[in-house]
Amino acid sequence: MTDLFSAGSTGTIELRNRIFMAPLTRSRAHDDTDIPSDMAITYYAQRASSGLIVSEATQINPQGKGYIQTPGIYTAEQVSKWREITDAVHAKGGKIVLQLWHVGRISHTHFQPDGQAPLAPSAIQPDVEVFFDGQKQPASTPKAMRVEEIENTVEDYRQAAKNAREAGFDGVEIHAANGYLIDQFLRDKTNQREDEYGGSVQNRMRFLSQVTEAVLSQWDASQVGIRLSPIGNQNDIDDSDPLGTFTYIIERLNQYGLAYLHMVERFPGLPTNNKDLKIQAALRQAWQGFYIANGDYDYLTAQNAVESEYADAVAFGRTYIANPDLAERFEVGASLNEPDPDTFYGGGEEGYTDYPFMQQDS
Ligand SMILES: C=C(C(=O)O)c1ccccc1
Repeated sequence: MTDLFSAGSTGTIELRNRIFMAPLTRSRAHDDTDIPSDMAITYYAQRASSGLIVSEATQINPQGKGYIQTPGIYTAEQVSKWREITDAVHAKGGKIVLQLWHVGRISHTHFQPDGQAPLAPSAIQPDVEVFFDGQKQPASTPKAMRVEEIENTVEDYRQAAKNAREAGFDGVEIHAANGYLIDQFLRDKTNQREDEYGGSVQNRMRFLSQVTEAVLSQWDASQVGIRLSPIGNQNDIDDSDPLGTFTYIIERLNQYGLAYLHMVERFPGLPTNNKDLKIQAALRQAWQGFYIANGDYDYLTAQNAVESEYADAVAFGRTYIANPDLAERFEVGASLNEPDPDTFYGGGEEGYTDYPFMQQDS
């Protein structure tokens, strides 16, 4: 019977265990260049005993940025620093994939080249605040992307996927969750286009399909994963029929033979109602490949999810922030460090690379 400590593979990515590190935005990249910090080399290498590290969300182009100090994968200097990170993870026997990100409308003119409006499928301002210059501001009203801008963005995903290969990653994950650009195209609350990218779910999935095919021009499908959050309402996202929309999307995604589906099943501290649980269960059944479960799992619920074959792996977020040697701690039943929310975003080594390993506890 497979359990959390079983070796295996997702696609052609060999796994030492099923204890994955979820993508975690930490806002510690250099804000002027979007180059990861040198601290990130230590941070990711410390967590290399994970079966698979999914990097923090990484913008594919300058327009894809909506938060302070998040890294990019669109310049040679960014690629070079990510190469140092992947080399350090590989030197410790770890595996790491890059999460390809574009925030879409979850941004502000402050972050945009030449102070332009953020890009989105439709010009609908999100009911969210963004943070910069030490304060929160309402997100800007986005501009509806012209078809040419959509096509250019697809090309930027292709180039970013190519750059990720040059940076030494073991694969890439397409971020299609949590109310960011791709998710904004998928949902009818945020996509009110009347052209071939809007209206029917087939049309609303067109952008994701084109992005997926652009990424697959650079990577074998066995090295490409995707993240979805069908029942999530993060970043003011919503859809009138999440079950119908995501059943279609998942059934289409099955046809690509991707390495995995990484599902955001719930959000920290937010209750999941019975209707959402039923939708989640139906969508789990619709997916035919390797399934990574994510969302407030602990050791026992994660072990049960894998042993029962509900999930093939479980991704841990905040628990991995505080426990670089989480896999070893789970294996020996050691106590866990508590994460410090005050150091989740921004700052330096504190709360980033200074959480103790087990042997440091004794
Ligand atoms: C990339 C994120 C996501 O996927 O939710 C994110 C961004 C900022 C803070 C927390 C999470």
